[in-house]
Amino acid sequence: MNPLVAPESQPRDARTALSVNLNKVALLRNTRHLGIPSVIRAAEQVLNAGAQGITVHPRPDERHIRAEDVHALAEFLKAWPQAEYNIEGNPFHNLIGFIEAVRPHQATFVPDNVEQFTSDHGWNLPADLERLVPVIQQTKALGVRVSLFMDPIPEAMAHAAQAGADRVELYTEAYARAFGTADEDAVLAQYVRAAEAALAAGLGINAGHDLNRDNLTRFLREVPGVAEVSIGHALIADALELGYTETVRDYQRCIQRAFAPEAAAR
Ligand SMILES: CC(=O)[C@@H](O)[C@H](O)COP(=O)(O)O
Ligand SMILES: NCC(=O)COP(=O)(O)O
Repeated sequence: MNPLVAPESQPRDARTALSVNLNKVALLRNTRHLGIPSVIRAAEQVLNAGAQGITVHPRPDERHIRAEDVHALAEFLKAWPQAEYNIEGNPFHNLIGFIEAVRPHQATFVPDNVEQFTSDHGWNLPADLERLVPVIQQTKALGVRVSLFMDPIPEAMAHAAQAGADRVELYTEAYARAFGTADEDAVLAQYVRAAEAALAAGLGINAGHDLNRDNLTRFLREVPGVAEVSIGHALIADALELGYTETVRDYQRCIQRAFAPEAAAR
């Protein structure tokens, strides 16, 4: 699947794109002044291994991805025209400056506060609708697709479409926490309902947060129409053990298994 193709034109059973979030590579690098591990080298390796895109979340405190990384990745990705560049952040803090300067394929708007430990909630719609409309219009006018980070609330999806978003990113921590517990089926059903509502509203669907090699396949098998998953923390942790190449291939097998069980069994 080409992640640059508009989600609405993708068939429901199209393979989900894997965007690798490199925040945690930068986090480790930032503990010394040696430039290792290299975010660019990581991007090169995960793309060579078959990832379809790169995600970064340049937080205002630069705890991991720094402004210079956002620009260096944009330069590097010019040599990878099929790869999608996804930049996450709060459009009312520092995100829009990056979007204007870099014009990635996708901007994911996340309602984090400045010192947030990690993302832990989606936009509150319709309450946030009015203030989101101008920044969505501004971003789309730059030719950048807009995705809104959302809790799996079916009723909110029509409001995301009304705000002008192209996609929603379903915030998957609740599913990841429930995975392997008695709550798994019920929580997953909530994501299915949210995805159905998003599709009915004409939105594309992304998903992310705490997805991993254990929970990914079932999520993609059950939740309809997921165009892209962005995965960082668990994938980079796996890569410390397996290396980037084997790790990305394994995540791709998890995705493949969701769509073609017999092929992934080989
Ligand atoms: C938007 C989102 O889902 C986050 O997962 C985020 O990109 C992770 O941020 P940290 O790496 O700073 O925890
Ligand atoms: N948008 C989610 C993301 O980019 C990565 O989240 P995580 O895998 O680091 O939890």
